[in-house]
Amino acid sequence: MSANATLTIALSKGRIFEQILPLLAAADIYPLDNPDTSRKLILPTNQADVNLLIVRASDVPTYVQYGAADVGVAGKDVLLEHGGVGLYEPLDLGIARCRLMVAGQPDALAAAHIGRLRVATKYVRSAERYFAARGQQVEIIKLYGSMELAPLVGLADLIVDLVESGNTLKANGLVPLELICHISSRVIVNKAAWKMKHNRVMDLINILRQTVSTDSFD
Ligand SMILES: Nc1ncnc2c1ncn2[C@@H]1O[C@H](COP(=O)(O)OP(=O)(O)OP(=O)(O)O)[C@@H](O)[C@H]1O
Ligand SMILES: O=P(O)(O)OC[C@H]1O[C@H](OP(=O)(O)OP(=O)(O)O)[C@H](O)[C@@H]1O
Repeated sequence: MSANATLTIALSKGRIFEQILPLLAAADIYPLDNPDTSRKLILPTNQADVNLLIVRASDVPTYVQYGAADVGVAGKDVLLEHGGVGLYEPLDLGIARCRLMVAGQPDALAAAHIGRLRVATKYVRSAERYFAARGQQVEIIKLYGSMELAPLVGLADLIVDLVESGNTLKANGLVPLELICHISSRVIVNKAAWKMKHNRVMDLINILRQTVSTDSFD
């Protein structure tokens, strides 16, 4: 847990940072630096006792689990991979919405009976769980990005990746095949901070909750 006087919030830059800004503004929190132009990784805010940590999206739960940040915002995809140890997940912000899907070339599933399928993905745990639940034996190949390339060069038959507009799949001649789950970003809280900084954390969560529920009626 970060020092008692401060509230430290871990975020990733890019879409989560952009989409959380108006929600933080509703809680009267304004970063004093822009992570796109600043090299700073600890961003001060207009509130002297609130800091933002800028970390990789997939590292947000780790910072919160170990108490380096009290609170974080992370995609459900990332939380499913992390497993949620040491964290509470009290609020779905409904931002950075997309779907975790199985995708491949249009005929990929027709080849399924021929042998054990190879599946390339960054989302190893979710993919393993999905195929195991269907009783399908697959070989999972861990990648860190550009999953769409794998079926094009014979590295894998299928991919498990995030899909929003479908444009990335389409640009690479791939199609969405099966939905694994819907994804959105969640507020996560370190378990010790939940107890020790309960009022501060709850004040923030209550404002965020109110703001996202109001937004959804716009
Ligand atoms: N195309 C998309 N549309 C909407 N939401 C998305 C999309 N891609 C990812 N997301 C969501 O936004 C989160 C952050 O995505 P972002 O692209 O910033 O990080 P990343 O590149 O996936 O992670 P890392 O930097 O750790 O590899 C993801 O975890 C997911 O929940
Ligand atoms: O269906 P679409 O609207 O095309 O979005 C899907 C793409 O978005 C994500 O990548 P992102 O844009 O985050 O790039 P990154 O993986 O390099 O971060 C995801 O990994 C897909 O490649």
